[in-house]
Amino acid sequence: MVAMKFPGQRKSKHYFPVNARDPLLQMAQPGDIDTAYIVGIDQTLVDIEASVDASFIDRYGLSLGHSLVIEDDVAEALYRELTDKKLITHEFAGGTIGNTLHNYSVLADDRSVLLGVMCRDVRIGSYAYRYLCNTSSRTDLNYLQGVDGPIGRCFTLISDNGERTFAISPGMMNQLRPESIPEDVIAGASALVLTAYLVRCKPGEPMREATMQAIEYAKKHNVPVVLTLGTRYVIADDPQWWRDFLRDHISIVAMNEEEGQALTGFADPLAAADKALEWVDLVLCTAGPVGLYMASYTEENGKRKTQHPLLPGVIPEFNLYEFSRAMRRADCQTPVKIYSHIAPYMGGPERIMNTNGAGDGALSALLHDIAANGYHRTNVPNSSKHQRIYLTYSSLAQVCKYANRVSYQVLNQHSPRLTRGLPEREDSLEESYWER
Ligand SMILES: Nc1ncnc2c1ncn2[C@@H]1O[C@H](COP(=O)(O)OP(=O)(O)OP(=O)(O)O)[C@@H](O)[C@H]1O
Ligand SMILES: O=c1[nH]cnc2c1ncn2[C@@H]1O[C@H](CO)[C@@H](O)[C@H]1O
Repeated sequence: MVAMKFPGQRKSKHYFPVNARDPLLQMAQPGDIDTAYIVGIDQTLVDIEASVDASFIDRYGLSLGHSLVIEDDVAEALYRELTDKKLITHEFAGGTIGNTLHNYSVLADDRSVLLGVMCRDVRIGSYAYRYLCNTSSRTDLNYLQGVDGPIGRCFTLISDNGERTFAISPGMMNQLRPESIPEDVIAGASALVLTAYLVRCKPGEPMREATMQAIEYAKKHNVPVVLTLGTRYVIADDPQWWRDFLRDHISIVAMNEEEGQALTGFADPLAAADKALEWVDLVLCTAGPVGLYMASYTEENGKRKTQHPLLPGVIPEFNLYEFSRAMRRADCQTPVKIYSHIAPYMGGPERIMNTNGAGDGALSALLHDIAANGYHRTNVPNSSKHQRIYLTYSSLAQVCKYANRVSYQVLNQHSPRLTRGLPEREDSLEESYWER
């Protein structure tokens, strides 16, 4: 068994001394090493990207910046117009969670498990075929449920101003049944990852029940459930329903500042992240050119002061304890809230290819840190790192740094799926940070 790649070998300034390699981990025999992985559910989709003008969005009854589900006849007309006018520029495997798991597997060089549907008979060259070809070989697709019909298509329509509108032609993507959720796979995972899009299906489609089944297994086995919020419109449809959903089922929420506002009413990403801590244990809130915020809990006795300058915000000096590791509130005796922020890596790319998936990239970095913690805990249970039950391997400040680095990598390429991991020479994120 090969050991998973740890999230950056951040030797310098790594708050928790992992100098050299963990000697206990080195002593373990190869066969002894238990692996850690992430499991997720997605609507299996290919992204069909095209550049269109504003009238196109109107003509098909779409709404700018929104992700809307369209009927088959609309999808056929839309697809025909895109093909006739040769407007399609790219076709990729997509889906928020598919992207996130793929990126996790590329970063960790380790296993993730994708649950969803796949055509039982895959024709070479079909969309299903392309989906499979464009997914990391480290993403385990053995648990997909076969269907007799097409996977979904996500028309990703880019307007002149760079705004992106999704039109979803669902095909069979919502046909995942509760029986297709393997309890043992959920039980053994470091986290279960879901998207708000999963509950958006027609009456009679089983995806929502399948999702609830997975949540039930995760709760039973104490596996943290992670939710990424999709787009602000999905949340704005019924914010109170989502707040209750978070409170009842979710440990970790990932959102951008618009989704954060729809959820909490606060436009300020720090205020939104703070508010969301009422319902969940850990928040990742990306904020485009402002960078990203994280918020969580830690044990009062174990909190660690930052060595970075203290930052102003709606919560003054909010980053005071950002060198602490995140914990679930229920695992703290005396919980204290911790917050961190980071500006875009190196100020952001010189030229942004495409912001599609930058937020999902940040989430895959967070998942990598969480899985690394699970991996370390199983293999070195007596390590001082596990005297308390932490959620993350690294401090909040380090996770922010890593998440931001991965977003930058996604912004620098066209597809939301990473084609390769971070450069090997990034032994220390610190150095590469200032090299430019
Ligand atoms: N214009 C920008 N300049 C610099 N960095 C950016 C810019 N836009 C995004 N980023 C970086 O990418 C991260 C995520 O971006 P953003 O908040 O746009 O995600 P998102 O809206 O969730 O994206 P998606 O939904 O497509 O995954 C930010 O935290 C930041 O690090
Ligand atoms: O309804 C949906 N379900 C699942 N994924 C979606 C949906 N709409 C858009 N995306 C996905 O979001 C990614 C960028 O974050 C895109 O790759 C797109 O496939």
